Amino acid sequence: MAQLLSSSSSLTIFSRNKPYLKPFNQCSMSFSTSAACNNSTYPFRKLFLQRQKPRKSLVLQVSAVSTSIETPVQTSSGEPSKPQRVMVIGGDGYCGWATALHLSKKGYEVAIVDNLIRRLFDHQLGLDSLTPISSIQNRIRCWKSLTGKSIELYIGDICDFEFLTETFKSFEPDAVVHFGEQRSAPYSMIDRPRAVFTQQNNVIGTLNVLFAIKEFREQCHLVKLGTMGEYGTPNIDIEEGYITITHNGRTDTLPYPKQASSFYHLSKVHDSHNIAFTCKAWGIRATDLNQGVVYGLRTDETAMHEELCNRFDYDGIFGTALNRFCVQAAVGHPLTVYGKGGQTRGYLDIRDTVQCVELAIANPANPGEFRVFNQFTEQFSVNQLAALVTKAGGKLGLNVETITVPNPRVEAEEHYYNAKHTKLVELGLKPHLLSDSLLDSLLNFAIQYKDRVDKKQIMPSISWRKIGVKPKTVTA
Ligand SMILES: O=c1ccn([C@@H]2O[C@H](COP(=O)(O)OP(=O)(O)O[C@H]3O[C@H](CS(=O)(=O)O)[C@@H](O)[C@H](O)[C@H]3O)[C@@H](O)[C@H]2O)c(=O)[nH]1
Repeated sequence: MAQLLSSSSSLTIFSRNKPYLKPFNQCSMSFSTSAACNNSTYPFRKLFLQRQKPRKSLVLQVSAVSTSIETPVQTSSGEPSKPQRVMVIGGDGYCGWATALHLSKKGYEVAIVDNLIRRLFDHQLGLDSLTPISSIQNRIRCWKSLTGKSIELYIGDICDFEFLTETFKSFEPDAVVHFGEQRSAPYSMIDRPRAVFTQQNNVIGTLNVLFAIKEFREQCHLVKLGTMGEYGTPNIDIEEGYITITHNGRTDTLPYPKQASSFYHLSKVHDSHNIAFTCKAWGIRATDLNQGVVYGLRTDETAMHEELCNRFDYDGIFGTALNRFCVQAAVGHPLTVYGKGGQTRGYLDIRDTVQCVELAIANPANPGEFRVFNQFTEQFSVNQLAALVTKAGGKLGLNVETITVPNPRVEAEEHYYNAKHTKLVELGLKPHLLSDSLLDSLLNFAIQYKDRVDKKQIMPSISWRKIGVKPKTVTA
């Protein structure tokens, strides 16, 4: 059922009377079970169905470049241990691709599971990464040829439990890193179909992963990408997952209150609740990484070859604040500060994302434990980011201006923000703090690729208040 591509020696596609490209097939299955999505407006799975005809199973031979190197994995205590098998769901995306390579380099046996829908969103919305990116198959072949290390590839949708079952049985993961979600807040606020898709895809996908662990790999550690946005912006300090409260003379440690502010962020809240429950009920071991806003392009591994280059989003839907500001500065577009610009969030370099995930895997949660880490290294307001980019741009001879854009979101624009983030540091995280040199290199990348920038994609076009039930068509 699952499609498996191992760059080591052969490309094997399993199929039992089903279409060989799983997403096209599974969509008809998961689609038909959902009244919410089962209509002609559904933006993506319908497209799958139109495109792919069933094929028989197929095995292709791909020449092996070199043999795999068995590198012992170093735990944080420095003890070598048997290489763990890590399944990276969403391993073709911005954080997932960098993480898959990093773990492979560190000696883990890695499999990427991905339905490639992120690439489809770009096609449907007329967007593109600032950087040219290779197909996932070429990325993996390139990695193999450079390092001798194999990464297995399973193309399919984790919302299809049959597909997920096959991947679990075939790969037998010791840890699952789950990045495989629709991760854009604006995307989830485009229209009703995208809001429904985001929550269905994210919540059901995670639920399926939990069931797969329970059924097939009960010792497997789930490392789930959550978001700092689950907490919102409360007027008190944000703790790491839990808060001890004394109420009417009694004291308890409880999940920290959640106040998410988009259908996307809410999907992560729902995931957290489902994971917490299954840790209690079934003894699942899980770590929820409440990640802040990620910036940056290169990691040691993605910088090794242009075919390994990561994606870099700058548009109003998938681009995030600092990455967007660097591209805006490079092309002479004023920096787009939404509203008053006092919105403060936790930020981290993508090199720290990969480090944090590795630390979580190397130091797993105990059976039944639902562990929450706040994964960011520094806090900035949007105004502070704009000031930093203006200064760094000035040093490169760019004349950077800032405009105030009416805020398309519903969010506090001036607020208290103080979030704890000590647990990953205690495990050994060595943060790459935002520096002049990093901003310099990000701006230089943006300048290098500035001919690829579509300026029409820069201004925000999605309004939290104007979201409607009708599917929004994005015209060219
Ligand atoms: O051109 C822009 C873009 C953003 N913002 C503001 O910057 C803040 C952050 O927005 P963002 O688009 O950089 O990040 P966000 O939508 O929160 O989502 C991103 O960061 C989240 C972490 S966090 O923000 O929830 O901590 C992740 O979960 C998401 O997957 C990722 O897309 C918001 O207040 C937004 O209004 C601007 O002022 N101007």
